[in-house]
Amino acid sequence: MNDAKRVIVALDYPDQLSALSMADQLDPEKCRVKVGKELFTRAGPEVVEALHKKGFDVFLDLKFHDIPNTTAKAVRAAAEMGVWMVNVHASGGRRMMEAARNELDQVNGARTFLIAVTVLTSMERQDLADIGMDIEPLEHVKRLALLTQNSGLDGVVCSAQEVAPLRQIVAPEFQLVTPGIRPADAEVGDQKRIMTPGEAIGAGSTHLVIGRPITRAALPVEALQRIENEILAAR
Ligand SMILES: O=C(O)c1cc(=O)[nH]c(=O)n1[C@@H]1O[C@H](COP(=O)(O)O)[C@@H](O)[C@H]1O
Repeated sequence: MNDAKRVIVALDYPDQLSALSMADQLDPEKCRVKVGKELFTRAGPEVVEALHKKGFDVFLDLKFHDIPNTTAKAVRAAAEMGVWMVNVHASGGRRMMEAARNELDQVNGARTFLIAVTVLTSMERQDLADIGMDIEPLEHVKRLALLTQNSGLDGVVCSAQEVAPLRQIVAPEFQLVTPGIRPADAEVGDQKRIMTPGEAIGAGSTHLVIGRPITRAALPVEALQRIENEILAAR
């Protein structure tokens, strides 16, 4: 994997101004950015457009999970905005993912990556049991990753802990995008299935999604630089 931009900074802010002032401290040649539910619900497509104008690749993380037609049309809207990556929940099932794939393929000139969330990195075995699933997260992640690949998508979101076992069963070009990244000295917060940046790269993660360890750091740019150094050392 020779993509130099392995870090995707999660711009989880309550308003466009805060997100853009963080983005202004970042170099679009060195990292990508993610717009998620909080920021998009408040700021809408305008913030995506502003980030594109600044030269950033944008991962629009709205985790669509709905009936096939609704999800497909939402994915089309994202692709027409020109985002670099968009995601759905794999648990929406094969027909939902295939409909999204087909719709995306009809968007003229769209080069948007379409990936699916497997098991949220904030969940552990007990959380799956609570929703009626008596299964280890890893086993469910494997099942959903294969379903995602067979539905024609470009990759999955999973924890870096699952990357090594997944690499043995998916195609080499299948993207494994991993949130739940925590440098050794960072606060864990609500994440459960975590790994350090160096471990995640060593395991074969395609991209690392990192929010609070950068955005809540006293010196975000320095925090990102330390993470980039750790990644370089692990490659
Ligand atoms: O799809 C995602 O990006 C995602 C999936 C997942 O399983 N876990 C997860 O944390 N995320 C997102 O990744 C980011 C992680 O942020 P931090 O925990 O602050 O590093 C958040 O914006 C989450 O919405």
